[in-house]
Amino acid sequence: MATLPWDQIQAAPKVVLHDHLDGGLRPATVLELSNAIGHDLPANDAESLGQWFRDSATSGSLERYLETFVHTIAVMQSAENLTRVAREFAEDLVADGVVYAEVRWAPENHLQGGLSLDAAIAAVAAGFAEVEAGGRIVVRQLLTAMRQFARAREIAELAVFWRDKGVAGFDIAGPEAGYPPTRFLDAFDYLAGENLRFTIHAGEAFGLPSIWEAVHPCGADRLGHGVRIVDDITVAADGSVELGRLAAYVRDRRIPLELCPTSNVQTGAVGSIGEHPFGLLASLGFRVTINTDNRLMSDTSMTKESYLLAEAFGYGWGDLERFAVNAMKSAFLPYDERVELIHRVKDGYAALRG
Ligand SMILES: O=c1[nH]cnc2c1ncn2[C@@H]1O[C@H](CO)[C@@H](O)[C@H]1O
Ligand SMILES: [Zn+2]
Repeated sequence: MATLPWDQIQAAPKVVLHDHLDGGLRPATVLELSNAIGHDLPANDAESLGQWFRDSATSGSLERYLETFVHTIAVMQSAENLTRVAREFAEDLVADGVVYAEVRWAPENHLQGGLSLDAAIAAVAAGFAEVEAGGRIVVRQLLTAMRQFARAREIAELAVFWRDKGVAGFDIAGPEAGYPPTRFLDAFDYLAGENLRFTIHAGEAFGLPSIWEAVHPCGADRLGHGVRIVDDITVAADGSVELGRLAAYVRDRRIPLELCPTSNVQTGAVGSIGEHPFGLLASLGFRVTINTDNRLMSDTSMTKESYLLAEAFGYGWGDLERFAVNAMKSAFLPYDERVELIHRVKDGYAALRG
């Protein structure tokens, strides 16, 4: 079967649940804002800078991948810059055909210029609201706490305070090995008490124990990546498949997997797109979703991730529609708003099929 055409994939309504604000700046904006504040960059023109991010992030290690974020976080320390970055981020999503996005970022990384946590969140909300007013996209924030620091409870409280005002949930991110999510049980218990949903980066750089902790003691509603759940799946030589108890639990509970193919190849979690467990997990009926993780570091977009997966696994419109509907079903948006967007997605694919 021929691969779906790029421009039609771009036009198709797409949903992204895992996309970092500080991982999706335009190279030209990083340059301009760095020049204005005197921050030194490893390259002096937009093209070389974009290339530097991509090359540096392709390190085979999550820790080294994360080092590149110093240059984006450096220019996101004022309300004005945060609003601009958020606005451009949402504009780029619209151009990419995204109709619903949950955008995560860690407010605690944006206080070096004297902003309060609240002021930083308000600045991002303002940028998204400007683009949402155009009526082509719905964008919500997920507030992330960094696993190597100790502010998760405070950030969780902010997520609850800002719910219904642009924030839809909570996340933890950062280096996975050595920082188990159970360090933040008080934050997760608090969120459960407040009935606010959350996702946890787990099963990316570390395997099954990390996923088990995220799902059980922590109670994550979704898994950020979760790709290593394949470690609990055995495919025999004759093609028969056996699921371990944890993999079966994740599938039975319909726990959404926020899969980010290109990012996984860069950090060494997966060898290549063709070898990505996305294909196996999708065929076994896991609730898989397509995500970008960091569009700048991975030089990617929802169109590109979808195109690459379609090329690798022979997906057609019905598959891409299913992945988008999976994502919309898994969104931390209230049910009625979610249903409306599911209809919008389905209508979009119906129109594409003609
Ligand atoms: O794939 C990832 N795994 C773990 N942490 C990540 C990933 N991508 C980005 N961040 C971390 O999340 C912070 C807030 O957006 C970023 O600053 C980065 O450190
Ligand atoms: Zn991520």
